[in-house]
Amino acid sequence: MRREPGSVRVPHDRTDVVGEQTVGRLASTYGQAVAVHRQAREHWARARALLDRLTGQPVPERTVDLVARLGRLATGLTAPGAEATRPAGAPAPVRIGEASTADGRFPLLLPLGAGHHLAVNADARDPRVAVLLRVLVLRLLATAAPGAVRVVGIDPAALGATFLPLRPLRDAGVLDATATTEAEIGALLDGAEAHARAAQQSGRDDHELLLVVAASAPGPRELARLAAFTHAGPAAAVCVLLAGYPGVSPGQAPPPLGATTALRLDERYAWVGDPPGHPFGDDGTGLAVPVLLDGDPPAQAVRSLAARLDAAVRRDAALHVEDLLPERRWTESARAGLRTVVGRAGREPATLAFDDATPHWLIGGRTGAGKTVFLVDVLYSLAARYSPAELQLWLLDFKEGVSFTEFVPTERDPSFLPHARAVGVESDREYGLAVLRELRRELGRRAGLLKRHGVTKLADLPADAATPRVVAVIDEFHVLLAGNDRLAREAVDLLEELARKGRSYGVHLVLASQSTTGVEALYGRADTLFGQFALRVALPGGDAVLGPRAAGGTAATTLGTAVVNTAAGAPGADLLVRFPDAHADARQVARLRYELWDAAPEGARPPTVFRGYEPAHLEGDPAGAALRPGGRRPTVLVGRTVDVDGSPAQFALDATPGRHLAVVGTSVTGAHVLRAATLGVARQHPPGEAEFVLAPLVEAADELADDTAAGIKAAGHPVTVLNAAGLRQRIGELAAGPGERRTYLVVFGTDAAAGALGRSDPGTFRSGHDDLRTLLRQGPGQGTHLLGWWRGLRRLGDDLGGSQNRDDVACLVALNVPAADLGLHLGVTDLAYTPRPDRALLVDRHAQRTALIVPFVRPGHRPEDEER
Ligand SMILES: Nc1ncnc2c1ncn2[C@@H]1O[C@H](COP(=O)(O)OP(=O)(O)OP(=O)(O)O)[C@@H](O)[C@H]1O
Repeated sequence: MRREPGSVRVPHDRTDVVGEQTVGRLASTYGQAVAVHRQAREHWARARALLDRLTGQPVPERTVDLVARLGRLATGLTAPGAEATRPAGAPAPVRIGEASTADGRFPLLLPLGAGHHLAVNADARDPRVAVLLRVLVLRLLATAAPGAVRVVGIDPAALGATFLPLRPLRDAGVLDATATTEAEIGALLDGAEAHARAAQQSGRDDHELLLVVAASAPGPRELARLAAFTHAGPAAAVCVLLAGYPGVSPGQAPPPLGATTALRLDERYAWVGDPPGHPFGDDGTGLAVPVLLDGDPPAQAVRSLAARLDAAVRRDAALHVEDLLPERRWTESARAGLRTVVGRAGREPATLAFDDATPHWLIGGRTGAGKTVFLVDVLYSLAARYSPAELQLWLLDFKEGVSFTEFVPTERDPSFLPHARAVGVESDREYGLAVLRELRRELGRRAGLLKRHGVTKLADLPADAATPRVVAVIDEFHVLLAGNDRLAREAVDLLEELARKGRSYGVHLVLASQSTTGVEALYGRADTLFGQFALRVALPGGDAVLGPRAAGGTAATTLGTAVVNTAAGAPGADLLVRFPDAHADARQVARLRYELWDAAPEGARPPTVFRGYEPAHLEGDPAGAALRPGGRRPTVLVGRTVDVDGSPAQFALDATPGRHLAVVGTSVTGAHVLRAATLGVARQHPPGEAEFVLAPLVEAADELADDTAAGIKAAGHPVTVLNAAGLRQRIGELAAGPGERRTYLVVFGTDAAAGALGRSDPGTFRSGHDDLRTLLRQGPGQGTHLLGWWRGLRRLGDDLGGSQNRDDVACLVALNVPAADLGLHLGVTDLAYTPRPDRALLVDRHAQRTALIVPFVRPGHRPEDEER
């Protein structure tokens, strides 16, 4: 070891009391001392020159002055605010104690961060090491800007005791829970590696620094991973403090460390090795003087630092939707994929992509965990980057609420997101299926397009054939797959196909749910489906999307945070992301929506919207408004189909036998449907061209029948109102031959005419049912149609005269009729229909078509309020 000049003493001459030998030994010792002294003077000379350069002032000759000067320099380097003058990317000088020379002491600073690390030979079970680590953590935090350093601790030997006095830093969110078990340490290293990758990719030298403090050495595998950080260079933004290194592990050499200052403790002192790149001397032996380590930071200092960081981090942490947006709108190309900022990982923007590597996203989180807010953040952030020519959105929500309402025009707010093609709010499962079918058709169209251009990927299309990428979001998708019925199975098939082919065709899926496991329709298929969803987002309570995990894995626990994993949940690819609360930023968000709406190309159409809670009315319905005289044949309009475009639910009253309408079910909605159907037909005839024969046979429909009569009269057509007996007679007349003009028999409560129809005519011996069946077959050819409301299927079957006559009324609107009975009536085995208020099944037997519809009711009527 080298000697400090001040520590070398020249012995007194004592030749009078010692013999020859002793004199010789002394002479040689003296000689050595002089040599060392000379060497030391050279060191000093170099140190002085260095100090001279550093301070720009002449360096004093006397070592006492020099020591004092070193002290002042160190104090200056570590003073509050000094970090501001440090060049970016330079390590922080952190004080560990005082170097002790015969001429005094000076503070000893070691470089940490920016690729510089530290190892101590003892672990934190030696109290001096525990103190040293706490001192280093605290000083490094104190010299860095708030939020610039995050600390994680490893302590398998002392089970985290080392970090207990730093508890206030944990509460301030600067220090994570200490990892003590193998699984926890593994997860911590996974996170650190993800941090390093993100930092390296960011290419910035002021990336948040992750301080990994190992208070005791972990097992060999983990130690090797820790050691790897010391070789990773400054770009990884990780700093390792490793205690208990190299340790004694028989038969196994410890992994070598790079860029690390080694500290060795003996009984009293610490001896400091050469810092990487800046040796104390050129013999590689480190600092020649011992160092007295500083004492434990006072609890008050820890508390006040924590309070300062907490306040600053909170201030900095306030994240807004604006922070996700690009400087300029609509400047990015979606050709190779979509990339967008979704929040922050540490202080860094967190960017996620829809591309070849992560074509689809799976999002999990318990109710209230912020799924909707996260999705809304993502959608605005995407919509601000990509123009509607680059990006099209399909948004589907199955829960009660207002998730995507803000993207569609309303009476109060006409703005909309011009990228939105279709939006479903409180969607029915059938609507979901319709959307998936439409998306599959879109895949087909794209496949054709790619084929025509001889390419296999969207990205390879020529510019003039470019087509927007589609992002289809399905919130609460487990509702779509609920149960294990035909609908759920078809939905899974479609999702699988979309996920598989979507990657090449630029169709990306985002599935969000509170429960991604235990979905019955996915049994045995979840892996195939979710295997395509490389990007996982786990909000609080949504860890299941990350797959089975060892305890201690990263988890999002606070609202506004999510663990993002771009490798289908594989350990080591987790990133903890904070995202803003789009609901809290409602004004900002509305401003952005208006801005994008304004920028939309001329004539941009608003999205088609399905609002599951909204009843349908003939009044105000575009298809209803389009009805006018002069068509080839009248159509019966009974509601809106539950499909992507909300297309009209209608069928033609042509001359084919059986072109009649039967509305079936006890629900009084039946009378409403009949009213709308009749008024719609009346609009398609010039005044006086058709006659309407109304039979209000049940009290529940009287008022609606009156209303219908008034409407027909207003359209200029004659109206006859009959009771059951009159109806029976009229049916007899019409069965015998056509009326003077087109005739519509409109019967409210046809089942109530059963008695009258059952009676036979004394002259012809024909029953009313015989006449009815004749009329059903021959009437359409003669311009006569029956529009009736039956309150039960059995009565309808009886009136038709058995299942062989099913086709005599080809058009059915089934309301609250059990699916099994309906299936039986129609001769269909697995009819998928769940009766519910405000929905009906439209069946056109001739076209063999069924569709779920929202039936027309008179404005003001709410089917869900009906007494059942
Ligand atoms: N980043 C955030 N910061 C603060 N609060 C948030 C954040 N994200 C969401 N919240 C709040 O959490 C609440 C629930 O959010 P959100 O509606 O998105 O949850 P959800 O998971 O969709 O719930 P649900 O499934 O019940 O609809 C909201 O009140 C919202 O303001």
